[in-house]
Amino acid sequence: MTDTQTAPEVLKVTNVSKRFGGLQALSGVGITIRKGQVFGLIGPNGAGKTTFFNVITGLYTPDSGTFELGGKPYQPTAVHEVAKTGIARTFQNIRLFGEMTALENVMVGRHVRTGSGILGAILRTPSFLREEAEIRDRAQELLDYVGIGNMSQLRARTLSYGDQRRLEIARALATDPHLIALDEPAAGMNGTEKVVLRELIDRIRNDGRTILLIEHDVKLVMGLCDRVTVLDYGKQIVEGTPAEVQRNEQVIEAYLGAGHAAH
Ligand SMILES: Nc1ncnc2c1ncn2[C@@H]1O[C@H](COP(=O)(O)OP(=O)(O)OP(=O)(O)O)[C@@H](O)[C@H]1O
Repeated sequence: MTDTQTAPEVLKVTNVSKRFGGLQALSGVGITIRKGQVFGLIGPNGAGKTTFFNVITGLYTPDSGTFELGGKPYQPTAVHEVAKTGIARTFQNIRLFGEMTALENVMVGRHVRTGSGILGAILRTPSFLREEAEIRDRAQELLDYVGIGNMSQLRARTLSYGDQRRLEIARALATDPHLIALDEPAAGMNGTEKVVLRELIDRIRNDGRTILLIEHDVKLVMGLCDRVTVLDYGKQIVEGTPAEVQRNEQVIEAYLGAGHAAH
């Protein structure tokens, strides 16, 4: 693992708070993710990880927080705006278009980056048709890249769970994101699928992308991440390298202490 702590900042989030009624789901959380890092966000159930993801990707409006992507401020006010800004994500509960083919699902992701617009699509202008062919080729390349190229014509809902997760990653990559945020990509995968997933995430990083990862599988997180931050009851209790985090007393307490269902 190379030292990435001096690489340029990709995402800088400061002082994010979010309350749901009487529940303080996030209190003053901040992270800085640098180019080429796999940055892990871990914590027990209900710690606030998904809420944090939802805030930075525009699904939830935070009560406070400042946000910078590639050194430029952004306001995560709407999901499609955030996607355009350059953050792509996958979901804990897979969100694919089940009746569309794998290829079409990835093509939808790619449309975020294209210019012909609706009028071009209706009139089927030469530039639209050219663009459509490019999108199709690129989508197929991405399916090959995540290892499901031979499934391009299958309906998304017919793919295995592991393959649907890989399809979600392909769709996220199709937007050419500065940051790809993966919400529990290994959930529901068996051991063999996890090994393949780990190789895929490693490859995505080695190809110059930056990754934010929520994951319950501690072994996967510790093996993959350059840095890890730990949330507990909406507060950040520690951040550091996997080795630093693993020996931190508060982390051990949060995962093993009374009242927590660690997994
Ligand atoms: N839309 C919402 N309305 C009300 N409460 C919510 C909402 N979303 C999350 N919460 C609450 O906020 C807290 C943090 O939840 P969150 O899903 O972010 O945790 P998590 O760390 O992702 O947990 P898990 O590991 O179980 O996915 C929980 O107590 C949860 O019940």
